Amino acid sequence: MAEAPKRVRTRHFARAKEQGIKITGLTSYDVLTAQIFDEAGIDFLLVGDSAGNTVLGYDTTLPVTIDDLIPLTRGVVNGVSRALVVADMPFGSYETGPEEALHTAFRFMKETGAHAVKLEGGVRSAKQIRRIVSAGIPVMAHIGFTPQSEHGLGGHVIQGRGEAAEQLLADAHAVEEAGAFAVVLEMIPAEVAKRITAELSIPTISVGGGPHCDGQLVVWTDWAGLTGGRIPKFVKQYANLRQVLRDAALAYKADVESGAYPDEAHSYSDESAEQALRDRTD
Ligand SMILES: Nc1nc(=O)c2c([nH]1)NC[C@@H]1CN(c3ccc(C(=O)N[C@@H](CCC(=O)O)C(=O)O)cc3)CN21
Ligand SMILES: CC(C)C(=O)C(=O)O
Ligand SMILES: [Mg+2]
Repeated sequence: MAEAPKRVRTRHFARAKEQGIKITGLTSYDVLTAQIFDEAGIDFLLVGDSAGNTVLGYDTTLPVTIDDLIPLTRGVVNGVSRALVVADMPFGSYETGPEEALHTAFRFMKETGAHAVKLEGGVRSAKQIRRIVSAGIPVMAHIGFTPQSEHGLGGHVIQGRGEAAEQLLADAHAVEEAGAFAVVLEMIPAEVAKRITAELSIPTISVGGGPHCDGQLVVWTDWAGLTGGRIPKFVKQYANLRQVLRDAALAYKADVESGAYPDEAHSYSDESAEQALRDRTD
């Protein structure tokens, strides 16, 4: 029997940073992609509230609820044997304080089997991070462009340019100090991400944060060419699934309409029924 792969733990993140081995992450929202990315050796899968865009068809992540994400997260957990699964805490599920944050984290840990949670915000979320970590739950932090505050930030704006770099450094230090095991840096200048990566002892995970971070994370539907419409500049295309699936649907429709599908090889037969039918018509 094949030996089960060694699970990625949060310790792996710290070791990877020490050894200069890059950490790889993708989002996932279902068991099928979780299995595929796990088999490919992706270190962690984030069940992002980006599901609001990629699965549910909203324009922003703001309407996404805990109850939307729990079944998706469970599906991803069911698909992995090695990757670490991170549950993204949605807008309105942790901001009022540490107790609300811990309650939400408990729900994800108990109801999904995820291995860690993620929440947005630096200094402003430090108390929440500290409380969740104190209950033994690993927390991935997320600073820079935080999509749940996109209205407050004035849209999809690159963060940490010029003077704002100092605030970003303060946010990075605050989440490390609060006990986060890693921090996502979203849409910030590469130079600033490089400085944060050098100053922190916990690994930095880039989402549009340039090449100097300790790891990278992308929304998988963007990366695989499945997302319709605009995708962020920092995303490189690794596949064109939209075209692959459209071509498959077109070929299927043509075959059904022409009668080419289903043929004998894709149908069932019952010879005794055929015989009975023949007997009756004889
Ligand atoms: N499909 C998807 N991909 C994501 O990366 C993503 C989501 N959804 N939902 C949640 C947040 C929102 N994010 C976004 C959304 C838009 C841009 C964007 O349009 N960026 C522009 C620059 C800003 C502008 O000029 O509008 C870009 O071209 O990079 C970036 C990140 C990242 N996250
Ligand atoms: C873009 C990443 C960091 C995220 O939070 C998500 O996918 O929801
Ligand atoms: Mg998110």
